[in-house]
Amino acid sequence: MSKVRIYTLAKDLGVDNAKMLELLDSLGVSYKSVSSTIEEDTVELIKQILEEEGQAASADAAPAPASAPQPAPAPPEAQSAPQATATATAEREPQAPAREVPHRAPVVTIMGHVDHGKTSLLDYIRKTKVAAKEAGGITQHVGAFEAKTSKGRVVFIDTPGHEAFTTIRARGANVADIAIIVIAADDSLMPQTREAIAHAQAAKVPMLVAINKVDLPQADPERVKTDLTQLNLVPEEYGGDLIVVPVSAKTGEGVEDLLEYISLTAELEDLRADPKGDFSGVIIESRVDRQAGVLATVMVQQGTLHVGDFLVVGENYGKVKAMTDSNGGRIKEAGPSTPVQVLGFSEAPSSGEKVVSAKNEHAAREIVAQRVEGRRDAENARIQRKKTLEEMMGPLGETRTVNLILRADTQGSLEAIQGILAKKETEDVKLNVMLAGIGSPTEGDVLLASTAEATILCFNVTASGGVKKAAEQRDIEIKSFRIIYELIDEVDRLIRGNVEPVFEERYLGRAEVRMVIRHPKSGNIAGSYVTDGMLRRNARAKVTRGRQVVYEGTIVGLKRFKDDVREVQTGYECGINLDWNDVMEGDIIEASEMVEVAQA
Ligand SMILES: Nc1nc2c(ncn2[C@@H]2O[C@H](COP(=O)(O)OP(=O)(O)OP(=O)(O)O)[C@@H](O)[C@H]2O)c(=O)[nH]1
Repeated sequence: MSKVRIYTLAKDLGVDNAKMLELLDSLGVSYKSVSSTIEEDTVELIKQILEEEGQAASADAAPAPASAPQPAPAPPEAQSAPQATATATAEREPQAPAREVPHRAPVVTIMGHVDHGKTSLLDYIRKTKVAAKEAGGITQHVGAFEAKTSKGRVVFIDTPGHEAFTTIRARGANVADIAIIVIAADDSLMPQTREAIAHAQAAKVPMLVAINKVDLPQADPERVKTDLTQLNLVPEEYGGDLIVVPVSAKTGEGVEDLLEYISLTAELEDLRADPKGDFSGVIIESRVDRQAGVLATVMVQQGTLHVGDFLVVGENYGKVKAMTDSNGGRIKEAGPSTPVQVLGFSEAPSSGEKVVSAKNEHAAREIVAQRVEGRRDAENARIQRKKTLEEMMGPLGETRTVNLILRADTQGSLEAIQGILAKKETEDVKLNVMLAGIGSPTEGDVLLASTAEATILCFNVTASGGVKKAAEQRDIEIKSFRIIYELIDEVDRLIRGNVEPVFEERYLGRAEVRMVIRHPKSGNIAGSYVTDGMLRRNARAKVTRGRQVVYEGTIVGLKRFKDDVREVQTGYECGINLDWNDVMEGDIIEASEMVEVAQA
């Protein structure tokens, strides 16, 4: 035994985590969270102290054999989150425990690369762990199911595994408390594995790795662990904090261990929800049934959902006419961490949307009206907040992280870009490439970017209309480049931060007014001849008469004969509409435009 995880030791010695942290504090041992590992010497010291105190349940502190059901540790009291990285020292201070709020079951999402065995693993758990009443019954697809373990319920979200469902997966990670990343032992890390990891990290959910297919002769779990280490995810066997469980969805090997670790992680997360509180939930999926109408799977997160409740999703509302649990049984109410299929929405809500309840129809309508009204305000406020934050972050001189999502046409160009970016980091600015993928950006990328405030940079690929729209809605920038160095210039701009852009006026061209045409609708049109450069619609216009500037405005319309045109070059005649009626023959119209110039 070289190093032992704090909570594993606590469990072996039969003391609670808070007590263990107290002991470590008294010994002056530093740690980030109960997931951190401690040295063997420290373990011995702790055992001695406990023996002296007569508290140790066992003097033997072997590393946790997770497969055998352990006595449940005392409920976590004032402990922190299990993610070492997310836990600050201050959070370890004893807090008033919310004892009155009961624990709830963890919601787990399984993610990973295509064919690495997500469905098989879920199927194995479903078959062996779901209550017997389902057997023989109609298995309804509700996108989630509940498993019974020795430690209680665990809810699994059954998210589709294909690239096209990245959106659902991304939202799945937000619904979930724990993410299981499935990696095939014969294949190791693949693009979608990295993507799944990026999503879990962005959603800040604790992550467990299941190395699947260990039954295969070509399985190489050690390679998977080494590859993970290269992503800065260090398995606990290598002295890190990442829990890695070898499993086989085929033989069932290790699945019990995995469930055990899920329960343990959930305990450390101290997940609680009040069944008596106000109801809130999330849409897992929805579909339209020809006969029944809209069927939506709702994950109850807080409070209790009842048949007859009014629900509001986005800017729509509905009344719960009937509810079915994940076993297909009719139910009248559902408490926290319960996935239920709800009948009663008039329009199919989108996966990941939030659901709240209203007292009655009037109240539901009121909420919808407020949302519609408040949408614009909220958007403005969000933009303002973002600006303020950036203003604060800029001049402070602290380390700032620029989150990026990279998309390129080939692996070669991705590597080239990443190679250049690696050299761009400074003490003040860290470049965090959250995801580097081949092919066009997806809606999943947009979601990831909006969770992590990232910019999406594309090289030789462009976003589809749908993805562009999603990006616009979430105020996410997708920038496409055909030249690597232009992309790098953009990164330079991002590194410099939110300095107000500097614009410069650039001269475009000039025209002489040769006749004025009265137009009943558009006002006077200046029939002109372009003597220099070119004129462009929407450009700035300055009109001079002799030496005097008589007007400054915009070229609102530009015509060649009867046709509207964007530009007119030197040597051509055109009709210019300035939305100004005092233009005269002999006037000179000078056009210019404002261009953003790079900062020094
Ligand atoms: N030998 C072996 N084969 C497995 C195991 N788990 C899954 N497989 C096989 O691997 C293939 C892919 O498994 P799936 O469960 O469909 O993989 P998935 O990740 O859900 O795939 P997608 O839904 O397409 O993303 C199937 O042929 C499974 O039978 C395992 O533990 N051992």
